[in-house]
Amino acid sequence: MYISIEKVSKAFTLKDKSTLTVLDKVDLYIKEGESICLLGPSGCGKSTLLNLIAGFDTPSTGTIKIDGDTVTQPSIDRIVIFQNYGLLPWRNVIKNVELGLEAKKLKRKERRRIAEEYIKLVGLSDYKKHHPPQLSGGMQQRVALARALAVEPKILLMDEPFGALDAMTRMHMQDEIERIWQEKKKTIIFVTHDIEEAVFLADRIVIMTPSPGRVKTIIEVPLPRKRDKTSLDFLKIKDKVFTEFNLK
Ligand SMILES: Nc1ncnc2c1ncn2[C@@H]1O[C@H](COP(=O)(O)OP(=O)(O)OP(=O)(O)O)[C@@H](O)[C@H]1O
Repeated sequence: MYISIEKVSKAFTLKDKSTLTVLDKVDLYIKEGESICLLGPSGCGKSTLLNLIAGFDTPSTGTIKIDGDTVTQPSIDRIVIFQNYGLLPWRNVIKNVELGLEAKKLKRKERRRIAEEYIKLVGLSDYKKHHPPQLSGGMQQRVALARALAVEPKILLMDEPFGALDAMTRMHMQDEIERIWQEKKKTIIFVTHDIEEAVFLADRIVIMTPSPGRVKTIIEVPLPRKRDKTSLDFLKIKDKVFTEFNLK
């Protein structure tokens, strides 16, 4: 399996020296190129699990392996996109996208060429000289996406990437992710609270429960893409997820 999460538990020691178990023996196996959504109530450990996969932190027990190698630190093969974009306001769009490429030690011209290619992919060629504060939230998220994709990661980890966007922009970004995922075939793991977003984007939806965080169930979404949010099959799966989500 491409990503193997085996019996992963994570506990934090709190200020009063007590222990908070956030993840409890989580098992999850992900195929290369799959789109996986982590869905669950606030505090069930979704971000914690994403951080462990990213290598920002290590499990208390259990292991996470990617392509056979245990994850012990962050890697340029796994890029995380956050809700707050993480752009540098004093750099224009093209310089923000080039940022990730600077670690790759490419020649300036090559860096520029790749950055332009990905800015085009996210539809922002006309804005490449703009600075983040001059752009809407949706556009800033596109810049963050271009920057992440430009380094050609194998895995894209997204922590509620559209959480701060209004409903219309959010829908456009979902379409964008869908289109880019089809074109680039990345392995994507994303966290959301939005059931419709999960059914629209995921091959499989991992429903988690809190206290401590566990995988409750995994729901397959075998619908052809691009998915029609108003189709009966779509609504049936949405309903199934909704029911699972609410059952204790
Ligand atoms: N470094 C830390 N130290 C102590 N507790 C932590 C730490 N990181 C996370 N937690 C706790 O772990 C629990 C799970 O947090 P996490 O952010 O993973 O949940 P989540 O499912 O992503 O929540 P949300 O949907 O609200 O973002 C929370 O109770 C949180 O307070």
